[in-house]
Amino acid sequence: MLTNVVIVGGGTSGWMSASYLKAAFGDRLSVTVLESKRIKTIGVGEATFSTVRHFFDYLGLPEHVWMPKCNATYKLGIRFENWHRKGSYFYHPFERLRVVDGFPLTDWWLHRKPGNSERFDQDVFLMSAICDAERSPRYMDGTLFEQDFKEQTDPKDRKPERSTLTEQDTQFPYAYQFDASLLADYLCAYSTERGVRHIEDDVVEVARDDRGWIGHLRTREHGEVTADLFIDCTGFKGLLLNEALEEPVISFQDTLPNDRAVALRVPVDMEKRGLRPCTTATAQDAGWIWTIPLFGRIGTGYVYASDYTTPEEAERTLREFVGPDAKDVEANHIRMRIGRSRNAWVNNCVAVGLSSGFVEPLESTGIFFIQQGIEQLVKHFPGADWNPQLRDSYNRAIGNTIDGVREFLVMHYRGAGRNDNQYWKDAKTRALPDGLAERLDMWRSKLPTTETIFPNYHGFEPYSYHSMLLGLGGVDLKAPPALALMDDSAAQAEFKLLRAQSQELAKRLPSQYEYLAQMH
Ligand SMILES: Cc1cc2nc3c(=O)[nH]c(=O)nc-3n(C[C@H](O)[C@H](O)[C@H](O)COP(=O)(O)OP(=O)(O)OC[C@H]3O[C@@H](n4cnc5c(N)ncnc54)[C@H](O)[C@@H]3O)c2cc1C
Ligand SMILES: N[C@H](Cc1c[nH]c2cc(Cl)ccc12)C(=O)O
Repeated sequence: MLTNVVIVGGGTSGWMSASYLKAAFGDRLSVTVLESKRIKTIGVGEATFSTVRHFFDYLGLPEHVWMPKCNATYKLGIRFENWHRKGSYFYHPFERLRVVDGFPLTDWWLHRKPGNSERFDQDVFLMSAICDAERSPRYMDGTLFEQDFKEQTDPKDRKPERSTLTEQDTQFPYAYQFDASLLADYLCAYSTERGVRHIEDDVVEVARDDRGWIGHLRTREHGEVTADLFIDCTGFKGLLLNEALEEPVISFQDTLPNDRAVALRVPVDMEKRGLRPCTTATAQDAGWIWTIPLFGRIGTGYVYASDYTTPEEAERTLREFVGPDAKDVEANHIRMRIGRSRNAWVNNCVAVGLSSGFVEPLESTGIFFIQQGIEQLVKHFPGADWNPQLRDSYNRAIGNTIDGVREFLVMHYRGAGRNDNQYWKDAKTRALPDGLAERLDMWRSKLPTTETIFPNYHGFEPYSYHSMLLGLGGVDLKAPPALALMDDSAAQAEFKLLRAQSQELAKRLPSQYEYLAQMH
């Protein structure tokens, strides 16, 4: 059996990997994290999927324990502003669609909008009104608001089951937003308390043996470091996988041109400003700005294409967007490597995190990729025979997940109603990943189903495609002809019920600030 793993990198992926492997294998596996104190982590990466709760459950960490330590808040979805047209917005929530007479409410909405509404998301999702009212998804006693996800009465007593992403069968109604550096620190303490060895040093050479595998790492102050398995968490540089083992990177730049970002960490007065329970993605002239409310500050940044604007202009745009609170805050300019390693696992090296692959954070997928990478590594963990079937199956799973998310993001640009400048006009004519043109043709006639979205696991379900296609407004969508032959009174009644339920919840739930303040 393999018993010794060395992780290079102490960012979110390094410490998520270390803590998860320790939780999985206990003392039967020796885990070391080797991280440079000279080379900074990327310093961003704060919004997540709802399924990240499986990661914390696997570590036995209930939210009331880790959230206050990471200035975490709830994320009920993403609010997309100015993507259809300037001044418009809609939500992409963590909420499956109700079905009436065999058709999702989105089909019924295309057939006949209730009261000629223009906000499909308010008519088909409970979450929209809750987000608009900046409510918490939990009542002050911790009870989760009514959803199809049932929890035991007191979440503090809930026994977390150790499930993984691909076993997700219910839709949990929220995700988290947290300070990535505080999370890495928290997981570092969690890991080292459980026996993970932590070396603060630089890898100065990756030595390969005569098979071309990694023989050892040479460090600046701790000599040679050996392992059975090396995990490359060195970020975009891919020190072990891409540089030392020369595994190529497949670029997505031809379909996703945003290759830069500029980020700010802005302290805010939450009591005065409120605490919106969602991430906001605001379309701009050459990309989009993220706003992630944390407890005590916001994380914000402009993701843009260097072919359409400059770092200086992007920073100016971001500071103007944030306003006076951004004064004296230092900007973090980032070059993004958009694409993925051809294989995440080569010989005795597995890349997790940015070194494995990355697409712009429009749907908060970076940490989801890390979680998928680690979960699949445990499921495919190699034996002493290094069975290539395990490695190949792992590489297929990771490649499919990243490719599926890439396609979903390209759809955001192809489907956006905006065409008011060259950046948005080019988004309509740019190359598409294989298969997306055909799928878009299908969706124009029939909204996405499990059979017609990207065929392999990539984290998104049909309702996410519905939410984006109806919200973005740039793709002509049709209701199924069958609905013209059916009585739609049950659907109209469901619209009425949902609207009443969402307004009642928006009234009864506490504000997010009120709920989280009691945790601190
Ligand atoms: C602009 C932007 C916004 C993002 N927003 C989100 C988001 O909202 N949600 C989300 O899920 N993801 C997001 N991401 C992705 C997220 O930031 C990353 O997935 C996450 O931070 C993981 O980064 P990492 O640990 O792989 O790399 P890094 O954070 O870059 O860490 C690399 C580590 O390797 C170490 N290292 C490098 N070279 C050496 C060496 N020679 N010797 C020793 N150590 C070395 C460094 O010291 C560092 O500790 C975003 C990414 C970007 C660029
Ligand atoms: N696996 C899903 C992915 C998902 C569903 N809805 C959203 C909304 C946003 Cl903003 C990001 C991801 C998803 C989950 O996490 O529930």
